[in-house]
Amino acid sequence: MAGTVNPDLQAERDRISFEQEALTNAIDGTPEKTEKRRKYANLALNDPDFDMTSYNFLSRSEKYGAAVEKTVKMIKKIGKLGITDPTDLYIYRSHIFPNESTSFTLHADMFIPTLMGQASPKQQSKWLPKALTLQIIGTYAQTELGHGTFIRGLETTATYDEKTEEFVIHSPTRTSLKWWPGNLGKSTNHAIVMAQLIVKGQNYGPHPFIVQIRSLENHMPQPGVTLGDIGPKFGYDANDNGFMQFDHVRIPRENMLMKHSRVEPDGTYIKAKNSKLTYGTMVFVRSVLIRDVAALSLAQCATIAIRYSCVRRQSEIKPGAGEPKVMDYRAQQAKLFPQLATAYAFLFVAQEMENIYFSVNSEIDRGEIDRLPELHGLSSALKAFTTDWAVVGMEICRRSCGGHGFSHCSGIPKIYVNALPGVTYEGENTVMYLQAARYLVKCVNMAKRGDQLPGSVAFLNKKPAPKSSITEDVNMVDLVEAYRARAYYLVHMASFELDREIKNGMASYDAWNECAVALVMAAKAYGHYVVVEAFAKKLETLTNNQVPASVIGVLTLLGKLYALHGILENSGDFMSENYLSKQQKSFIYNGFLYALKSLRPDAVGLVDAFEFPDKVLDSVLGRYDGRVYENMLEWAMKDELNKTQVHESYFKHIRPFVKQASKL
Ligand SMILES: CCCCCCCC/C=C\CCCCCCCCCCC/C=C/C(=O)SCCNC(=O)CCNC(=O)[C@H](O)C(C)(C)COP(=O)(O)OP(=O)(O)OC[C@H]1O[C@@H](n2cnc3c(N)ncnc32)[C@H](O)[C@@H]1OP(=O)(O)O
Ligand SMILES: Cc1cc2nc3c(=O)[nH]c(=O)nc-3n(C[C@H](O)[C@H](O)[C@H](O)COP(=O)(O)OP(=O)(O)OC[C@H]3O[C@@H](n4cnc5c(N)ncnc54)[C@H](O)[C@@H]3O)c2cc1C
Repeated sequence: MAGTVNPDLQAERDRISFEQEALTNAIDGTPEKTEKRRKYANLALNDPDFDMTSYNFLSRSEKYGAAVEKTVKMIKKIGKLGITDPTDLYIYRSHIFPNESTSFTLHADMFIPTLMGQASPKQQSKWLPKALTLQIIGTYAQTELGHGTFIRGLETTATYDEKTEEFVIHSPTRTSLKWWPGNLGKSTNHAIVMAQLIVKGQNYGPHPFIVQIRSLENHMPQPGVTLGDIGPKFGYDANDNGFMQFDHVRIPRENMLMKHSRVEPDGTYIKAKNSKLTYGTMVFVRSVLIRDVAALSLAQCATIAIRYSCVRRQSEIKPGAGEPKVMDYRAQQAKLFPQLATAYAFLFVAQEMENIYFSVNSEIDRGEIDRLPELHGLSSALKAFTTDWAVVGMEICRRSCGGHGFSHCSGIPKIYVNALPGVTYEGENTVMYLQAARYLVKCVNMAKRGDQLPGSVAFLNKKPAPKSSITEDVNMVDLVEAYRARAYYLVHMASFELDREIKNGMASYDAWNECAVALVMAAKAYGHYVVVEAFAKKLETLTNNQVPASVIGVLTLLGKLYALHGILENSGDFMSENYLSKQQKSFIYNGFLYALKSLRPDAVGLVDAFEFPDKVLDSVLGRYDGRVYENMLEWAMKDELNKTQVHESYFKHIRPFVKQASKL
């Protein structure tokens, strides 16, 4: 029956044990934030102008075209509606482009943030109004064919010509072609170009420059600029990731973004307080990705897989007793509930990262840069840790949907391929772990000197107890302490290995490479500890804010499940040096099973609380009404192959072949 909810799913909703609205508020941050999200989501969802052909049935070129059309419509609407706040804009946009790129994604997420973070006030007053009103549309062009990770190895040059007070932007080699920048291939007319600054023959390293790359009249490349799309990718179809080559393109001196460092007309170079301030946009995006790519993508996949698992019936538990919902198989719960708990954990740690980002950023704006290393270390570790686990979790959700998980009708492939590059862009994850480790090792040395370490690394100041105090009745405090101990020991171990190699005569750079395995393990353990601790802190805050006990109860179970699952998956770490005894390991295992069992009745409520609209999930399996089977055929019939009963290739190839074969 159309319009009614599948009774199997309704039964799940009828037995939820907690106050769902209060949980939704906790996920959003506050009731006011929930209200705001719903307001801007509904503005997008209820607008018939954005009801377009399903993304799944379009070719790449059609996807690109549809994205351009929708983007322009969206921009006009934003103007009409007067939406200006970045968060409101983001909510509105992500309900029009769920798990897709707009044609102006890089403009909004990197070009404008770079102008805000890297341009001087005078430059901002020139460029920002144009960028905000889309008179110019930009991208962030840093990566080259030959170098993405090693920014100091970029080959594009910006050579200062004092006579004309211009920079000459040039791509001296094939490997210096800019390669990958989003929306560069077809959409944008300006770019922030990261290039080696050369003044009076001296190279001052990579700096950002704003360059017009296409005509504002006919969109043709500017003289000296060669442009194109880099071709099909693993996903990200609607995004025209592009390439760009410069042949001695001249730009005015004022087009170097000069908030942190400057070149005076006479060629005098004034350096930044910290040269890494130039990398600020990356730190911003890394901080944002934790929520917007890692947490939300995983939460969406968990929603789909859990709802579907409550509709799907298969096999038997008790012989002859009928087919149960697949959600009732303990093995299915063991796959999906940790993903659900991880999504919650990542959402909570993202809230903490957001607070730290804004607080350090305002310090930086006041000229105080002391906390920049912590911001970089923490955002690098969390970006890598959360995107790594999110894509693993999404794949588990996909498999949990059986065969239908492989179909685009599940919605999971689209979410997955949109999130997947998050492990590579904005800093390849191994590289990011190593950046975090670099900071952690420094912190160990500072702690040894007696310095008090800040925020997320303060744990290195105090040696943990040699044995865990986990008991049969596992609690969050002991779990956090276990993660703290693991991070402490792994960071110290990596630091010890490094010191040992250096003492044995190895050059520090070789020692770093030799110890990379230990260093990556240390950074992962740090990220894991920060996430578990953030969950515990969130529980504390919610308790202090008198959030209903039912919500605290179910979230505590989820928090424990997240932490227990992580211990079971990494038990070698936790059991080394007998930190955790065999008996304690059995407490962990039992606690995990108990949490699975206890969470089962609330599984659907816990995913419903995310409030992902059907249009965002774009999933037949994860529909709110659970009417999966009624809609699968209708969905499949949209495929081009089903537009005709007999495909033209039959007449072209099969029929002549069969006719000929039958004559033999
Ligand atoms: C925050 C929450 C806000 C919420 C607001 C809501 C509003 C919503 C608005 C917008 C929503 C946006 C939604 C986002 C959706 C995402 C879509 C994004 C699309 C992304 C498309 C992709 C773009 C890209 O990929 S751009 C290219 C990115 N490239 C990279 O990341 C390259 C990686 N490489 C590097 O970063 C570096 O080269 C390096 C770190 C690997 C090494 O650098 P190097 O110069 O070699 O430095 P090194 O010698 O190793 O180190 C020297 C010292 O500098 C320190 N350091 C390095 N980097 C930094 C840094 N960034 N900051 C500070 N310090 C740094 C390093 O640790 C060393 O320190 P030491 O003390 O000497 O040891
Ligand atoms: C979808 C997508 C969108 C993108 N959008 C943009 C964009 O808009 N603008 C832009 O400028 N760029 C963009 N990029 C590029 C992206 O930022 C880079 O691909 C990324 O930073 C990784 O760099 P790389 O490709 O050079 O990888 P590489 O560095 O070549 O990595 C290859 C391997 O080498 C390893 N490795 C490299 N260095 C080290 C090291 N020091 N220690 C240990 N291991 C190492 C890595 O871990 C990895 O396993 C995008 C990429 C993708 C996939």
